[in-house]
Amino acid sequence: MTPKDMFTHLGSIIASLMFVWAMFQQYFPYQLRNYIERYSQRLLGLVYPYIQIRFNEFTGERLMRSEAYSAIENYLSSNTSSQAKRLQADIVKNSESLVLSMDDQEEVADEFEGVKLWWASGKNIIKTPSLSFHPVSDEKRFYRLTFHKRHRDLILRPYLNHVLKEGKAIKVRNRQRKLYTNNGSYWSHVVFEHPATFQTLAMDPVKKKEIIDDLITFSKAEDFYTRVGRAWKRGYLLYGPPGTGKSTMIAAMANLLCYDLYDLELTAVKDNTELRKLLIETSSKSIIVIEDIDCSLDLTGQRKKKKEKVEAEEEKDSKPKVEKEEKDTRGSQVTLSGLLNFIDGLWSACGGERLIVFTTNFVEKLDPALIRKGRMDKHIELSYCRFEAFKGLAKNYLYLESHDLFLQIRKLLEETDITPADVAEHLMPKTISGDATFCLEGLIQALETKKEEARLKAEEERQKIEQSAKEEAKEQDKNHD
Ligand SMILES: Nc1ncnc2c1ncn2[C@@H]1O[C@H](COP(=O)(O)OP(=O)(O)OP(=O)(O)O)[C@@H](O)[C@H]1O
Ligand SMILES: [Mg+2]
Repeated sequence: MTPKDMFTHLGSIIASLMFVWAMFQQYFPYQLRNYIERYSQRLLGLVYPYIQIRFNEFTGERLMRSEAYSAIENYLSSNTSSQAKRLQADIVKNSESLVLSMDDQEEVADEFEGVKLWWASGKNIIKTPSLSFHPVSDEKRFYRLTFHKRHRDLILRPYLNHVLKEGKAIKVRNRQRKLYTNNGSYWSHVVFEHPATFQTLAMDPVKKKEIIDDLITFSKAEDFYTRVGRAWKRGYLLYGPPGTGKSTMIAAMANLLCYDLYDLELTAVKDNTELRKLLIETSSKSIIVIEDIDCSLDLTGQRKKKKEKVEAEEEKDSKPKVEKEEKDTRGSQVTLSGLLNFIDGLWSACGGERLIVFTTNFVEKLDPALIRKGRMDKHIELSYCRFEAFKGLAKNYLYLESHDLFLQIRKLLEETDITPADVAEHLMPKTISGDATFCLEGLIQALETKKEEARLKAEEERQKIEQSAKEEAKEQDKNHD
């Protein structure tokens, strides 16, 4: 029997004596009763050196579920469920994972900075009289924490803070995340279940690690942001050609940090007031995304005519950007200064822990005010697939670490621009057996075709320049004559 058990027994003996005493107390005069009660409590305090704190599941007049109770529940389910012999099981995250927590009337031990303490779960059943045949019973659950009184300072502040913080973090990890989209000035959401992760994202490993470190540092930097007096937010600008993984990276960011996603379609927002309303409604631990910022907002203050812009792009790049045409810019009066106000303004401090991500295919077209440091803290270029990124894709798609054809592919990737999306398409299994060599040969063929196309295009350009130089010389000769 541990000293704590011994004292607990002693405590229950004294409590029983007090109960017997209470039975008879009505026969004693009030003053004497008070006197005896006070001294019996003191006596109990002398022989029972443990402190107990009770955390009820429901608190307040309106009986709201206590935040502390649910944080403790999460903390105990992950930290002590291996000790408890009787467990309760529950399913979270859309039937994906099973969470175990200790059953009623169980006790588990925990340790903090070398100090041992005990958590017990319990419930009181209160029977309420009812007219129906079955009496209505109300279960009031609670957790009771017991620790030695000499550790009072350690447990009351650092330990309980640790439990609450850890419990809330576990809750965030277990919750089902959401993808919000705005329909005018309202958000609607679906369950966010994108499988992209940083492991599956093909890019230079050094650059990838730098981004992951930056995100994790941000998510743990609440104290830093409070100390330096800044709103706890960070802006990312992702830029690069279509199909280089900008949207995929946003999904990977949300999965890494367990954040919700708010995909803000600026062209559907009527004006700055509506934009403010939408942004105030976003919750903390979220990523607010504005895709194709150059298309959503005209930087001179007027809305761009999307179709014209897309046509101009198609001329430049033979690949049509069909999805961009779907956006409708009619009727929106959101301005650049309106947007900047929301990024910098007071709202951005509400709730905290928010990432703001802009994506664009044309970084050079953006107003410098929009992307200056402090607004967009980190600029990330996602570019064409080089060999390091290809290796990531080959490992992911074909389970290949090396292959005889890698050398040839390496050389071609150095000479030819191809997007990771195109490479990934070639690495998709084309036969039931998923023959890797077949996929790699297909990729080589595509790379060679692209290389030849680029050579012909360059040749055409060169001829055009020569032609116009010749014409210019002719013109000059004519003028001289
Ligand atoms: N770096 C990458 N790693 C792994 N897969 C990628 C990568 N880039 C693109 N892909 C694949 O290509 C598809 C298109 O990529 P994604 O939508 O992320 O491109 P994007 O840069 O957002 O393009 P856009 O500018 O047109 O919006 C994705 O579904 C993904 O499977
Ligand atoms: Mg995209």
